[in-house]
Amino acid sequence: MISIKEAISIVKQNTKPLLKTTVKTVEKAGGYLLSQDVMSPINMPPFNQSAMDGYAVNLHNNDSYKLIGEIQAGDNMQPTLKPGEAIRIFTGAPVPNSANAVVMQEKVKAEKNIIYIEGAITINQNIRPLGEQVRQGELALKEGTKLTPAAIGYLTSLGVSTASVYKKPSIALITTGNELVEAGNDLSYGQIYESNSKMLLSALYNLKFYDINSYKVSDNYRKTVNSLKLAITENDLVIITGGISVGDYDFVGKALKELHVQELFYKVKQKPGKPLFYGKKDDTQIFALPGNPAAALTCFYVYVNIALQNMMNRDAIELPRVQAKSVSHFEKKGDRPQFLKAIYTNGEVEILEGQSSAMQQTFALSNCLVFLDEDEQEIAIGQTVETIILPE
Ligand SMILES: Nc1nc2c(c(=O)[nH]1)N[C@H]1C(S)=C(S)[C@@H](COP(=O)(O)OP(=O)(O)OC[C@H]3O[C@@H](n4cnc5c(N)ncnc54)[C@H](O)[C@@H]3O)O[C@H]1N2
Ligand code: MOO
Repeated sequence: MISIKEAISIVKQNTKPLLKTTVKTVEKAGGYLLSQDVMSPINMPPFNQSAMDGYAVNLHNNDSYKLIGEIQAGDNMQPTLKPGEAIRIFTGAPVPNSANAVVMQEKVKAEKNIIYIEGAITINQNIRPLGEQVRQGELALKEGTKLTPAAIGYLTSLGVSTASVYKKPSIALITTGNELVEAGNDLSYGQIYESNSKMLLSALYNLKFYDINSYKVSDNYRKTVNSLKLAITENDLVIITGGISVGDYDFVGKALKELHVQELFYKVKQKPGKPLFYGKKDDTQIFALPGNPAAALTCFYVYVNIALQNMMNRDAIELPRVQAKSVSHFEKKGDRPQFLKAIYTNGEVEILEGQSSAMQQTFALSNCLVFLDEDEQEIAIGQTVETIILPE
């Protein structure tokens, strides 16, 4: 059995960015990373642009200017202003080349065809010069940039409608167990509703992974081997829940051996989630999570999430950890380090009752996990504890 620290480090060492690429329309590329530099097809702005509603002027040594016309946003005109002439102009409109400042209308007194400017003017004020943001043919965004809403807005402003991005991993979600019934059907004695797949699907969607294939397997060795084989061949990451412990009908470990999956670790000194398996076959990552739902979800957040982020972002990103003051007393049984379901609010954390890895209601109420290390046996009220903030 290895430590949590070792297990995390093994996951980090054995996952690397997927370098497969795809082309997406920019509005569907949110959260992806650019796989190529994007060069700007245009100057941005494409013309000298007014930043204010007011008057474009050709400066001279006097506060009064002769008004010679008007330019609206979208107008296609290039009037010539002589020194001492002004033209009414609006935000976003093209500033004539002969103008060398725009004065906001609040600083102008207009009378028929003459305007009077109050206060000093600096040259080029309120003009966004052509190509100020980026010049045609220059680098707009470099390879590796994450496409945030702002980045998508920026690319679209340059007229870029598609982008080459790194693919996200395709993910297999496999649940195992004869006792599992899909919600919506009646339960017979001995059966329970299958919930791990929906729980993990939702966690994956929240982390913006959408290429997910679900497989259901009964406790049958041959069927387990066949399903795992297919899932491993067709996906970049395989997440299995259940069947990884030591019972006579826990076939996942044996099936992974038959399929020559390289074991990177099996069993971590932690609670919940002790019988966690991590391995790889060729370029496919494989996690077999314990079937108990709270153990499966904890392992997903602590380990699988690192692999996912690494496959996408090139950095091993763990969930954020903060120090919080406990408002609960908690006593640990046994010596395994423990992830405790809890509620974090404004620097304080409440550790919930019902920490067994089968207790889904407790997890449903939680927004964080308090980490209690091996050498700590209890948490006192008022004690500062390490708290892992969970994604929504
Ligand atoms: N003799 C031992 N028995 C067990 C040990 C051990 O060390 N020695 N470890 C226990 C721990 S800790 C865990 S965690 C579980 C993990 O077992 P498996 O990964 O083999 O999971 P299953 O036995 O298949 O299921 C456990 C539990 O979870 C329920 N389950 C499974 N899949 C789902 C699902 N998709 N949706 C909802 N619930 C699910 C299943 O019905 C069981 O109740 O092993 C202990 N045993
Ligand atoms: O390690 Mo298990 O996950 O306690 O139920």
